[in-house]
Amino acid sequence: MAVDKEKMKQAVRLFLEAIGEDPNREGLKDTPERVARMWEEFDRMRDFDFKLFEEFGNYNEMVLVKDINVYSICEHHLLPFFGKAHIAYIPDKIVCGLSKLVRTVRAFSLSPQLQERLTNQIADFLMDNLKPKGVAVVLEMEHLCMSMRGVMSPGHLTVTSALRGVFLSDMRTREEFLKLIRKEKE
Ligand SMILES: Nc1nc2c(ncn2[C@@H]2O[C@H](COP(=O)(O)OP(=O)(O)OP(=O)(O)O)[C@@H](O)[C@H]2O)c(=O)[nH]1
Ligand SMILES: [Zn+2]
Repeated sequence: MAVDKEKMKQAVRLFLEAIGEDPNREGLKDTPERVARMWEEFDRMRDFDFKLFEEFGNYNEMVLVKDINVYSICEHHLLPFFGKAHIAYIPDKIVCGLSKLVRTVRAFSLSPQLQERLTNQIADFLMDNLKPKGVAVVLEMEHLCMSMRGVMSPGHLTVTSALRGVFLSDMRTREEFLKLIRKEKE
């Protein structure tokens, strides 16, 4: 759904008034417009062409992209949560360009989200579109709603995972994935 720019501008103006700011002051007067444009930018990133390659030389082993930067927005407080995603899949006849894994993360992260839902959505989207033998997604994120407010406890990483197909049914595949994503931290 496209962003209702006028509604967004009114809402941001009201929000600024509600916290006691003057929305007409120099630094804030263009802020409603800027926030609306930002959400339009997010909206555009949700839509991309998930091209598949069918001719790729019969590669049937794990494809893993580690350390994808993720920026999302927690649906409880509308504060960012951010960190890294590690995504692996085992192809079955088709592969995608590696950038598409990063675009998939972006497409689902730029909405009010829960880390658990984001993790599942990425995994399910890749299962549906790549029809692979399996998908594994791990997200390691810091939530600003836990760091700069509320419990005020910065520096934690919340880790979530979504395993599909052979990553669930085959312990060796799962262990290989876990070993590969662990390696970078040693
Ligand atoms: N499961 C889950 N919880 C989250 C996520 N992002 C934030 N939270 C938590 O959601 C909860 C929302 O808490 P509530 O108790 O409804 O609201 P609150 O009183 O503002 O919570 P506090 O943060 O404890 O002050 C908090 O415990 C957050 O840490 C997420 O992605 N997944
Ligand atoms: Zn929150």
